[in-house]
Amino acid sequence: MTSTLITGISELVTNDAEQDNGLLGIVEDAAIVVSDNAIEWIGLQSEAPAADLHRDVGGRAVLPGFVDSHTHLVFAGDRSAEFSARMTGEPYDGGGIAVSMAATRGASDDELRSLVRRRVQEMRGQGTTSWEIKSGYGLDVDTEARSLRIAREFTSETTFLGAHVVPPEARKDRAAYVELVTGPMLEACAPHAKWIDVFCEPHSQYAFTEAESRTVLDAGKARALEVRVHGNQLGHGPGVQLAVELGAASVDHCTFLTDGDVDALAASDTVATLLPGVEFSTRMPYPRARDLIDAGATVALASDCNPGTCYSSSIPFVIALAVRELRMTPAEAVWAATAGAATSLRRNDIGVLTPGARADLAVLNAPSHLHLAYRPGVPIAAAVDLCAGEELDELHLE
Ligand SMILES: N=CN[C@@H](CCC(=O)O)C(=O)O
Ligand SMILES: [Zn+2]
Repeated sequence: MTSTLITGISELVTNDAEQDNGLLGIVEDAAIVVSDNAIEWIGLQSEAPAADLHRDVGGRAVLPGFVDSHTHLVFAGDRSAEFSARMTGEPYDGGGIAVSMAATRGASDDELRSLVRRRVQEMRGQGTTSWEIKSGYGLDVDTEARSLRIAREFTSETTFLGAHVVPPEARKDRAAYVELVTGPMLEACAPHAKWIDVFCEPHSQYAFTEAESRTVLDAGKARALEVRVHGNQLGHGPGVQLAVELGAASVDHCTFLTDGDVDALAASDTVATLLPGVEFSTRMPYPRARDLIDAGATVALASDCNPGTCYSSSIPFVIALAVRELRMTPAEAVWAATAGAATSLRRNDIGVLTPGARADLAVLNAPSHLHLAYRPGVPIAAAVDLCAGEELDELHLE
């Protein structure tokens, strides 16, 4: 097996508590040895062992590749006009999901596949190496199942979101739609999914009530799917408490939290996944990240890349928002977009750079992680497969 020694790392973010060097477990002037796509050795460059191959990153920072634990990449169509209307005051209510649904139902497998491929390439170009992908723009048995089959070609972290909204043709009989989701749709989708999710939101007439959400999530659990929840996005609601009660790995959005919600998250293993690109693109208030962190909750950051509330796949942008608007420190934001997001997917082989972990690397065109928030809008991060000979300059890194 060929081993590769990587040197010239001005700052290595390991997220390794054992490094005893702050939240990010930073090693300066570091080197790593990678073999068979796993980290074999980490330490000071001056102490690096020999290896078969050698790459030098020229004084750049290296981080665990970003883990984007919340995306909706399988969709067709365009909703830029909806975004534009929102910027002049139209509120977001989830109604536009039906527009994406119609376009997605009308797209062929190959069209959807190439849309997802393009979005995945876009994410890698900004430093993301792992991603979750949800269904949720099919909302019929066939399109939900093929959305998940296509998503599976790109990730093992696939999420069945048949309960995204009630589609227009089912609005006269919501109960029948919940039966479809928990019956034939779940049957067709479960083989292609690790997770089940629901848009639990009493403030949208299109989304699901607490009782409906519970029915959907219980059915998913009975099919051995693990639980995640879209909760508390548009107003205070039951999503967070339901997620905690059902032992969800993550409750995502958390835009409107009561003190009781913060306490419940802090006392649980449910990760609070914050998606500040959504607040940016919907003109909503930013979530209470400081209160969550100070209370001891585990916080993750993700993009929520989707055509309605945030058509951005950029984790560096999310990190900059988290620092500027959520008042997270740069270290907290980087941790949340790597180790925190990995925790929300119940994974310990990604989001960290420790011996045995996957060698998924993000390289910055900068000497430290601080530049992610310091240089917003600048393409300074990329996922680089150094062992496969990928060049830094091909990925817009000088
Ligand atoms: N809120 C629910 N679902 C997506 C948005 C879907 C859409 O509007 O297309 C979200 O996570 O924000
Ligand atoms: Zn979402």
